[in-house]
Amino acid sequence: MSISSAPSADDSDAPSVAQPANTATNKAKKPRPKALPHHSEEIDVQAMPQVLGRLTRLAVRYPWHCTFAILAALGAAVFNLLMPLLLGHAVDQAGHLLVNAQLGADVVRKALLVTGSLIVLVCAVRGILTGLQGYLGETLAQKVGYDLRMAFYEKLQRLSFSYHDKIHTGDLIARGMLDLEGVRAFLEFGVLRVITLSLLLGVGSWRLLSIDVTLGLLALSFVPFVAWNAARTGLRLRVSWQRLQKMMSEMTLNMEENLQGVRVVRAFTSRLHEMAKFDKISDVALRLSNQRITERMGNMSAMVLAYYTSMALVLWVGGQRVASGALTVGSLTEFLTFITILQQPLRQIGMIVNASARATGSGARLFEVLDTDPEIKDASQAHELQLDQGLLRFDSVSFAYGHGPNDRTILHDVSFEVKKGEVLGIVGAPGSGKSTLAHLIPRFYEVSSGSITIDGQDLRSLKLASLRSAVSLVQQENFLFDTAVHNNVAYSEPQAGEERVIAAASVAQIHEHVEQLPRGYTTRVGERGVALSGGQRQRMTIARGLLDQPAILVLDDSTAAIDPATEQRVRAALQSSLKNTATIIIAHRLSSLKHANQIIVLDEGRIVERGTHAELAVAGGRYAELWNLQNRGAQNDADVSANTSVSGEIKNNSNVEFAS
Ligand SMILES: Nc1ncnc2c1ncn2[C@@H]1O[C@H](COP(=O)(O)OP(=O)(O)OP(=O)(O)O)[C@@H](O)[C@H]1O
Repeated sequence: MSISSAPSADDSDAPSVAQPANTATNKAKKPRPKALPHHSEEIDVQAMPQVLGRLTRLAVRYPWHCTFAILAALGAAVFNLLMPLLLGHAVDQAGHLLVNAQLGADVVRKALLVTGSLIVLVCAVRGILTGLQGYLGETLAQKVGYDLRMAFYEKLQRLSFSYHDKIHTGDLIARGMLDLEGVRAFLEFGVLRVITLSLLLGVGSWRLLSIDVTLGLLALSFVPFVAWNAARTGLRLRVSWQRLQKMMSEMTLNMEENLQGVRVVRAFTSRLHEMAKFDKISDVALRLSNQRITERMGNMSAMVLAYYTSMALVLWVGGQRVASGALTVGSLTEFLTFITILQQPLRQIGMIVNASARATGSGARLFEVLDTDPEIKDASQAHELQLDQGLLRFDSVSFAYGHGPNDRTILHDVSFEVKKGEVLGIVGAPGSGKSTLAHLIPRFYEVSSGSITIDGQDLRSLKLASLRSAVSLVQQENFLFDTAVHNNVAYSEPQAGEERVIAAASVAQIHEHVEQLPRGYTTRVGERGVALSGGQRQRMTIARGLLDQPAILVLDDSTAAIDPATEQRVRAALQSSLKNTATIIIAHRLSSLKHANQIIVLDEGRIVERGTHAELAVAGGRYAELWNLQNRGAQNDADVSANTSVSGEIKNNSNVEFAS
């Protein structure tokens, strides 16, 4: 269910559950984005009506639920107001009966029993209504929270990579978890408590002032102070909470980094350094927490003092009135009971202010994501891809990641073609734009100028889902989900049968290894595939990319961690199984590209050489230079390891690569 931006059938931008994009992993390589300030230390009072109004409108989408919750809140407040009235009445009644002793013990007992029973009844109804109000308030907040969470998650699936490049992942997670909780808390406590408090205060004040103006004013004298103090403390606690939250985020980040880099930490015996880093943040968090406790306790003491002062004043002045006969004991009891009833919701003003301020910030951050339109989405006239020759064509493509004047152009005037059954090799120094080029094919980013077509159809005119199911991109960073091998390979099509999964795994030369795993294809691969070696992970992601027999397959340096002999077998299997696929292989190891129909050499985003391996190897250019270096390196390695068999996976090609 969507809140602000329902997904239309034609604007999906990222893999959806129903139709996952056929990419091995969608994590683009990018410079680490700066963390956006998650919790600003200012409370945006101006935005409050707009954000809280929008949140309330989300709740109103459940009209019956809202109506019953409000009715329960009103009912609970009314029955709460009856309590002082009844108690006062009971006291007066008892006094009256004591004075008129001739009425007899039975009559006295009966009259008191009736009033007592009424008090019990009112208490019971009040309890039921309060419980109902709590239940309805909480379930309503949960429903809205669910809607927002799903809308937020759905939007995350569709937002373009350019958006993800700009925003820190931790920040997005915090919005989806903490901010959502902030909004939910407001809907649960805020609105209904305001209703209850207004009614209690309005009707109660009128009643007390109508009995005795002076005594009424004395009884209510603690109200402004407590309300002001609660609101002020609520705001202060909000600000200190934001700071604490920031510290918590830093601690989480620190811990996450520490755990992810646990091997580096141990290898460099940096335990003490890491402890000191964590202690520094932890210490600030501790001091902030202590400050908050002091603030809360100070505020509570001041409010209790004000409340008892009011009570003492009412007792003193009221007592004199009772003594002079101007006021009954029952009315005095009514005053005192009302003060007692009012103090609790009044103290909650702090909570309401706090919840409203938190919901304003949290809601604004959530809506900011929900209102963001994905940069890349289906055009209004988008159509399904019609495949014929599977001819992929780059025509004078230039690309920059940003649109500003300072954004560097990464690809310049790149043109090439590759069609089904053919292999195009791409080589170039690190940072020359190879992966960037690969990311343009499934349209993760939009070209800045020029065009990319498949069988003459511009990518921008195609439905994204249809384009992405025709393109398989096996990325450099091989990401695996913490689930069974089968599920990882069949990620693009969860219903795929065992034969198809085995066929893909066999081409990727991982089938034999999977069979040796304790539970075969149902073995879990662990977090990010930790239970596998680098080369096994790579072959697993290749298998995932092959499952659908894609029209276009892009292997972005995805055999770098595989030993040359296994790579040779993968290549041979690919050649025979991908007769209807246009394959693009990005590689640093030039021997991987010997069989390519065409190789292009990229240098700072420009094609500087192109031809077959045989042509380029003797052309005397950069390719030839590198080929000679790699050959020499391989020869040296062979000499050193003569008579020594090198088996298993290797982490890095020992051959020489393009220097940056
Ligand atoms: N998301 C991004 N936002 C901004 N700049 C980026 C992003 N991704 C890559 N770049 C920049 O684009 C340039 C080309 O990067 P790219 O990853 O395409 O190079 P590459 O040739 O694939 O390198 P390698 O061989 O190391 O994988 C680099 O300067 C890089 O910093």
